[in-house]
Amino acid sequence: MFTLHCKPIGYRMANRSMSRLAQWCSRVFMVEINEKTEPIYFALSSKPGARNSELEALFGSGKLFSVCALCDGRVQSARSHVHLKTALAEKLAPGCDLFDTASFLPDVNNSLIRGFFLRDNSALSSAERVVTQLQQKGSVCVFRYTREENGHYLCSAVTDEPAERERIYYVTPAPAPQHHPSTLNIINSDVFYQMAEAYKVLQECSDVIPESKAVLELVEEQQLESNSSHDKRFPVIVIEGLDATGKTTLTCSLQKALGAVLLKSPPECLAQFRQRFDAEPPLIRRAFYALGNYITAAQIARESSHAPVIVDRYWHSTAAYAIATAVSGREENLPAVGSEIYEWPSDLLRPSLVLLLSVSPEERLRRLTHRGLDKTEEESQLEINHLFRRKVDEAYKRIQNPACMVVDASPSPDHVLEQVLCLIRNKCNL
Ligand SMILES: Nc1ncnc2c1ncn2[C@@H]1O[C@H](COP(=O)(O)OP(=O)(O)OP(=O)(O)O)[C@@H](O)[C@H]1O
Ligand SMILES: Nc1ccn([C@@H]2O[C@H](COP(=O)(O)O)[C@@H](O)[C@H]2O)c(=O)n1
Repeated sequence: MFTLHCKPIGYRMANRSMSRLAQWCSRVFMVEINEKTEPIYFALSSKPGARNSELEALFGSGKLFSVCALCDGRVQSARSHVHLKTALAEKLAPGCDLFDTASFLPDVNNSLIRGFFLRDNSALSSAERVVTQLQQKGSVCVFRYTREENGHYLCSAVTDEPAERERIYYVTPAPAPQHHPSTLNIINSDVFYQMAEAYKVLQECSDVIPESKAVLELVEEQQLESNSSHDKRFPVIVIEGLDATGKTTLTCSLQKALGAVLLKSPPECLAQFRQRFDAEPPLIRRAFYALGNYITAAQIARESSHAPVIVDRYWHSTAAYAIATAVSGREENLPAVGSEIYEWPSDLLRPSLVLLLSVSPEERLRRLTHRGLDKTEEESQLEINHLFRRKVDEAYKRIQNPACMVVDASPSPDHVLEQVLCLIRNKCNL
């Protein structure tokens, strides 16, 4: 389905002299029809396998292709994948279905490679022309699926190389793996556990995203200025929650009530870059937010030497949104409670207390509508995508060391403040 040239992060195909297609035979392929149904899994084999109804439904009609961007570096791969999706969505005629797909080594971290599956039932059979054009630009690898008269499905590479073109494999059903494939690449692609890892991503982007250099300079500056080694530190209280749960309202009130310093992540100094990085694929966007936490951490270290510090969003937000976006489908696909994915980064300053504001989806929507401000794309998704909101909420609650305490934020602002002050006094001796 994809070629050797598409190097997945941390994983390299072992034998480059083998046929390209043959090297995909150790992998399992996943096609995601929609967020609510289970993906369809299949493998490639030199022998025909059993037939099953799911494969029949997927392969049963139209012309079928899978496509993947071909790139060397992870930054280029991530960006090309997004460009490929845009190009396919723009060029494919009505009657073509475009599904997210991926191939992976079952339960092997970092083995996931993403692509797209096309099913063309359009009047003009436009998909073949579109994928061939994209391939001619030199950035895309295409596999074609056909049906034999006896009902077996076959996979072959769409290529100019005759030997490669003639190599054919059977499509056979594969069992669902223990861990959902979309969880395999989270570490250091969606969630970063050390500053150096996020830093490297922005370094790798600096040619294509010049703003990366400015962000890295700010990280350096803040690290130099930070003084995290003082003995006595005032409490550091983080307020977390989905959009419009009342974080801004509460953090401002807490600042006044406690005579505290109010900080946020991402910090003010990154505000000018946010839109730019929000438009980038997850690898780059998440690295940007991860670095934002380290800048905020340096500010916390300085400020907490002389006053309590309140922080509006911090690592819980970065990780929860990243995990919920990376993991496709339902909440059950999230990494299990206790997974290393939910562990706090070893080099990031830990707060004294993390409070997660919680309101019902209806109340949140009422507040959002009442406020009427622009929302980021991700926040708009929260509104329309119930599944995504549930995954963010659940991921927040699974994060460990420190875990968050859930606060019912549906009462009046004064009541919420009262409740939270009470918690802070109990937990932080303030
Ligand atoms: N306890 C509350 N009861 C009713 N309305 C509230 C309460 N707290 C905040 N609001 C209102 O809800 C809206 C969202 O609040 P706020 O801006 O504090 O949320 P937020 O979590 O900071 O959102 P964002 O993450 O988007 O910045 C505002 O209009 C605010 O006045
Ligand atoms: N520490 C943080 C803070 C935010 N994000 C990302 O930003 C979005 C929500 O921020 P708002 O300012 O709109 O409330 C959300 O999409 C998060 O992905 C983050 O990653 N880390």
